[in-house]
Amino acid sequence: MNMKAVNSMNYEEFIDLFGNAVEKCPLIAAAIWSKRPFTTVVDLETSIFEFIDSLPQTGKEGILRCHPDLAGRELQSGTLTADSQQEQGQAGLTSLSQEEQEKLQHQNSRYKLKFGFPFVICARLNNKSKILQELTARIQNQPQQELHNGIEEVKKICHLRLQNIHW
Ligand SMILES: NC(=O)NC1=NC(=O)NC1=O
Repeated sequence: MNMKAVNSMNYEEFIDLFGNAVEKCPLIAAAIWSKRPFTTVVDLETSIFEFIDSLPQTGKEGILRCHPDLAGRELQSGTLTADSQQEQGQAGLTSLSQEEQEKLQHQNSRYKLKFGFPFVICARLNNKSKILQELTARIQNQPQQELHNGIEEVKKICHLRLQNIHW
């Protein structure tokens, strides 16, 4: 990534490029623009992670709530962001059997009912069976544990999205 070019961006250009590094949370890119100049993309990523970690619990829950369900209504209606579409597609979530679809939707609903935010996992590092396995296991956790797990998965998603941005 050409950090000289990134550091010379105005905030509109910066948000255009990094606004979806965390799914549907352009506020984060808008906020960390103030931290420029960044020496490397890892430095930029660290600023994003520090911003996330500094949020109160409600802020972290809010980030999770901005994530579309895996194989959920956005995928069915074709309204996923390009990033999510690619991630969910490569995990095999666009080619589920009727039974797999129903199982995932049922577990997702149970998870959301229990925690008040969606199950979030880095789809690029998983496949459909691992995702269902993780969802079934993690639904047993306590809320604080799942808030932590979800945010850690958001960071993995963000890391891979930043690696994919060629600038
Ligand atoms: N609920 C989710 O985990 N959503 C997602 N994970 C990804 O890696 N991409 C998504 O859209």
